[in-house]
Amino acid sequence: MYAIPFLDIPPLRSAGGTVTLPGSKSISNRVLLLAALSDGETTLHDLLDSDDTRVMLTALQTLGCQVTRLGPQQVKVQGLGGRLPVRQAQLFLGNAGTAMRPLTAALALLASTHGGVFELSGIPRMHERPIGDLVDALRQLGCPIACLGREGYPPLRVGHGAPVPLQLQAPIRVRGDVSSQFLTALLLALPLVAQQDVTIEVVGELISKPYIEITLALLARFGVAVIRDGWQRFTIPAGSRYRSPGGVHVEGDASSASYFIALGAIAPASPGHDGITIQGVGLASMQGDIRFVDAARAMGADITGSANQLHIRRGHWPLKAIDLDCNHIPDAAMTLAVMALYAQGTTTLRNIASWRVKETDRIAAMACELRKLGATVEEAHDAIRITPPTHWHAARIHTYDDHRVAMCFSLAAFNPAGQPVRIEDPKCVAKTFPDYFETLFGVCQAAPADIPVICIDGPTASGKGTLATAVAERLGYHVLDSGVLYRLVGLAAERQGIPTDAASLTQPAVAERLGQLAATLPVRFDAGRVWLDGEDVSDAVRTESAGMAASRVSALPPVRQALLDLQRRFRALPGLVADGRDMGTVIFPDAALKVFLTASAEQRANRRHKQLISKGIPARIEDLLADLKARDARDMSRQDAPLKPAEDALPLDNSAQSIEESVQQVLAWWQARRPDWAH
Ligand SMILES: Nc1ncnc2c1ncn2[C@@H]1O[C@H](COP(=O)(O)OP(=O)(O)OP(=O)(O)O)[C@@H](O)[C@H]1O
Ligand SMILES: Nc1ccn([C@@H]2O[C@H](COP(=O)(O)O)[C@@H](O)[C@H]2O)c(=O)n1
Repeated sequence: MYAIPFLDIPPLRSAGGTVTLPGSKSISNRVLLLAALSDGETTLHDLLDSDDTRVMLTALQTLGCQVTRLGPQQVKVQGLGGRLPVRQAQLFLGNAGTAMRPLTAALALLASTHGGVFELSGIPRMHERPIGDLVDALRQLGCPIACLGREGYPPLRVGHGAPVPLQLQAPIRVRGDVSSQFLTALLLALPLVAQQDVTIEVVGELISKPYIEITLALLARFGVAVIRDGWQRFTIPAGSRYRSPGGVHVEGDASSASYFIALGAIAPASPGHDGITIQGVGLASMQGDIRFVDAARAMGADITGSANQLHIRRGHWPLKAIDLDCNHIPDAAMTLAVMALYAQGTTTLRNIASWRVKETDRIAAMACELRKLGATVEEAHDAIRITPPTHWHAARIHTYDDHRVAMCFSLAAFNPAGQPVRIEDPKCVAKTFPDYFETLFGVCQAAPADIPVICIDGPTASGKGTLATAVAERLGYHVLDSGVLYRLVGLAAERQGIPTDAASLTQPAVAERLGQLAATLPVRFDAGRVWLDGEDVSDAVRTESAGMAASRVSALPPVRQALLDLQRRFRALPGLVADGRDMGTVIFPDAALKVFLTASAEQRANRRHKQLISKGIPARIEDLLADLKARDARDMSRQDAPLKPAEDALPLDNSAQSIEESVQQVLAWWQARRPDWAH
């Protein structure tokens, strides 16, 4: 996940490959609650691991439910059988509507029947999201509920300690035209008290009906068969009781699929690929957002699929504008708004009033951000009209702590003007799809020249590696420590008995062997460690003797030639910070920013000394000073790719600077070279 203030997505050109989706948020949080309320033990497979499911899991554990994590996407839940071992708890539910609503209903009923008092709260935005219709319905039943802030909004206190009688004879009336989650919450909770038939009557036109279908299907999996009369009356039969089905597999998230369906519809196929394949969700999905497929087809996407898989190719291009009632796909419809940027004509998305009370006011948010890209947007209280830009702008997309805003606007990076897109607060995708951007970059291609590279060259111990790592971390970029590759060649030579002393290296045969060795280096970089032929050599390559050997072998043209392509392959989305001696002069001559980092030899020897001593490696400053001067001299005087500043490099002497000061300087230079995001 990109836990950084912003993520710059370079212009994207094509896409192709397979993505496996994380589990559905709606299904995950429903089955977690159902498993907790059931008799027996349930193993949940392919569960979504995200902010929203984490708050649900934590809440269930706080309530005394035993949850065992079997893997990142697999948990075993020991059902409570409709009883609560804990009678008093404070639950923090973040911004997870799928946790807040059903837990409110379930705890209100359990506190009323068994006694207890529970407080449910969330982040400030959760306290702006209405829950009054559910509170009213539960109060009709006799449940004590207090709104602790504004009436009709969380935080809430349910129960007041002692049991209270529930009035279950009359139908329970609940509004269905603001959020279907209120009806879902009642449907999930009422089987806990169904000693008699319990009926719910929906007031007003029920929105988002597909989500109710998910709820009913999952209730059936857990042994409760609700009797439905159209979309107005739902009866939970007397004697209903949750029973664990043993195991449940969670489908991939159909709303998350929408970004990759749109990607397949927008992006030309990458060479060697035939569109995008999505695994984990297919045409037989129980999730309503699977009907996004119909909407995307209407816009021109070529989509085929099976029960558990979808395949998308670019079909009609440009996309076709549509006029669509999106009531049945409220979440995925946001993706249509971004697809509309690539359509011929004006797209209208109607019946989306529920957008106003989601993670943010999504109609206002989408309108504002689409306009930044150059689109013409008209807003109504329950609709949005989008006309594509005639001139695209590089835009800084504000994401409103709304995962869907962040995800759908990433697709704007395919704009024909080749403008980059900045996504602010990219970590907000953690709500449903923590690895969204990594997954996106895994199937997208950019022109190599469009993938930004920052080069940091300079003499040994000037702080290149430290600076490169810190800058890359702030920008979410990859890092190439090119010195490690030469160190690995020296180490591999030693392991294979190839001499690397100065005299041997003058022999053409030795130089050739070392070149071959470099070309076939069995190296693997994994989670910050370096592996050579299956051995973790992360510490061995950092010794001073490995540095000296590297300096000697790096002067050989066959070695340098052999490592050329390997280094260039590090240029990957979303960008790269490369440190070494010839990054700016030879490897990435087109880099957008080149820095030549220096510090006095004494200062560098001092830093290296401190570095070694702190690792418990004995060293003498005089020896280090002599070694680094020898290394500098050799690196600067060799014929092939000598150490020198590129003509367009910016000099940075950090002798008197702290690490953070150098980082800030480089970031400032970088920002100055970025587009004007002001639109
Ligand atoms: N601006 C700075 N001020 C103080 N210490 C620094 C500064 N920059 C780096 N250092 C320290 O200097 C030491 C050497 O830095 P680093 O390993 O990044 O250098 P390098 O140029 O990558 O070296 P090499 O080329 O040998 O790999 C580290 O301990 C690092 O923390
Ligand atoms: N681009 C590069 C990087 C390094 N070298 C040589 O490798 C030696 C070790 O590098 P470190 O940065 O890890 O210290 C270095 O002294 C150079 O001789 C290189 O030639 N080109």
